[in-house]
Amino acid sequence: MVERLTIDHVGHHGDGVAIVGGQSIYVPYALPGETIEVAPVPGHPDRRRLLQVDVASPDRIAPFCPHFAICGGCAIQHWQGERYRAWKRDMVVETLARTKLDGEVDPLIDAHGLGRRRITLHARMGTHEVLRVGYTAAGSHDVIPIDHCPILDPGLSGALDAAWALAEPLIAVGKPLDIQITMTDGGLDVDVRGSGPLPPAMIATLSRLAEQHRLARLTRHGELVLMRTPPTITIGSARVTLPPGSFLQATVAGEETLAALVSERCKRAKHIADLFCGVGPFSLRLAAKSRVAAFDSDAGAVTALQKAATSTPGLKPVKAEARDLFRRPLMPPELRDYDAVVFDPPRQGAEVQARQLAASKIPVVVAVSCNVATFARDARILVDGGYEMQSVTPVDQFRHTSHIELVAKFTR
Ligand SMILES: C[S@@+](CC[C@H](N)C(=O)[O-])C[C@H]1O[C@@H](n2cnc3c(N)ncnc32)[C@H](O)[C@@H]1O
Repeated sequence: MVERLTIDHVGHHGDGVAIVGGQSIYVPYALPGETIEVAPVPGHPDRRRLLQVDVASPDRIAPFCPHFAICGGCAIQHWQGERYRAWKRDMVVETLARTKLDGEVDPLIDAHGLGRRRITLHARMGTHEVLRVGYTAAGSHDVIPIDHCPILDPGLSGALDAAWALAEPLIAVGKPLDIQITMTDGGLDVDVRGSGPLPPAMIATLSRLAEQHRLARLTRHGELVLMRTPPTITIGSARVTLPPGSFLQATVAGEETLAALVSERCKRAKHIADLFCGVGPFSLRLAAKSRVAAFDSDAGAVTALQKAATSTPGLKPVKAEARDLFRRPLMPPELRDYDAVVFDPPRQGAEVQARQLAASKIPVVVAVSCNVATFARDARILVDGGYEMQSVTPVDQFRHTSHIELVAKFTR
């Protein structure tokens, strides 16, 4: 059954939203003001599939990737840049207003830079025993075969070829694979997950492929298969050898932008705690001027950060510790040691740690977030504890998606 709808606005996941009888109906790839024809999506009464745009928005543009709207990687390539950027910033403004948080929201900073420096590809055996290597389809677990992705940093060139080549022999083991590929100073760093125990002949095949594709390192479930060159990244004046699978900001420009905003907001602090520090994109830059204590639950990341800090001349002391901050947040007596705290939790936010920060006397707290909803919850806790939210800067690292990062400063 074909239905006609008019789109009211774009929702927080990038879908067009039509209001029908007071209910929101979500239509991917539709834009505000458009009149469209849609079909039902079985099992999803509030969703529709776009069949045809009858009256197009003047802001509609042609997507630049042939896989767009099939591949689930990008939600938005069909919207004029200024409108898209305003929508991203407005998501932050609206979420803060809903949580009754006052504070100026700065203009959105674009941080796509040269593109994504890490991808995770999926390899599956499709029908008729045909191998598929690519991203999952929009709204399903089907793998869309990909041989080209225009949003990648040129430093990832060769990544798709390497993934196809590694998947070919491995898929014979019979399990679906996830292949994470990261651009490093030494070349591509590849970690393959999903295959079971491998016979020595298969390890030899993988090593040969790693040589052939000039990979910096190949690991399976984090275990070394072959290292040709250490997979390092440069952070400030330091070089960090990446542990397989540790968190990394999606683009080089994203990391540099977030780190610059963090450094600016802590510029007078002499001793800083960096909570949820990862491999140290903030710590290793902050340590140019301040002593830093860094905490993260990922022991590999913390060890890599400590090693990089210790072997970089000219940095102030950095002390990195593996600690689960959900179970064991830094408490007010420990927080007395610092004159600024930075916290950059995963998507679920840091509610437990925020409560302890709210009970502390730290003069400056800088929050970095990849989820505006959990940020708003944690910011509310800080404000209720007596902090004033001074600035919120949205950062667009995941261009073409609905994801948004932000950096905010709180003082007391
Ligand atoms: C958004 S990343 C930020 C990392 C780093 N600040 C960066 O910019 O690369 C979130 C970090 O939180 C860490 N993490 C996740 N759960 C944690 C927990 N319960 N306790 C401490 N760290 C945690 C992850 O290992 C990851 O490094």
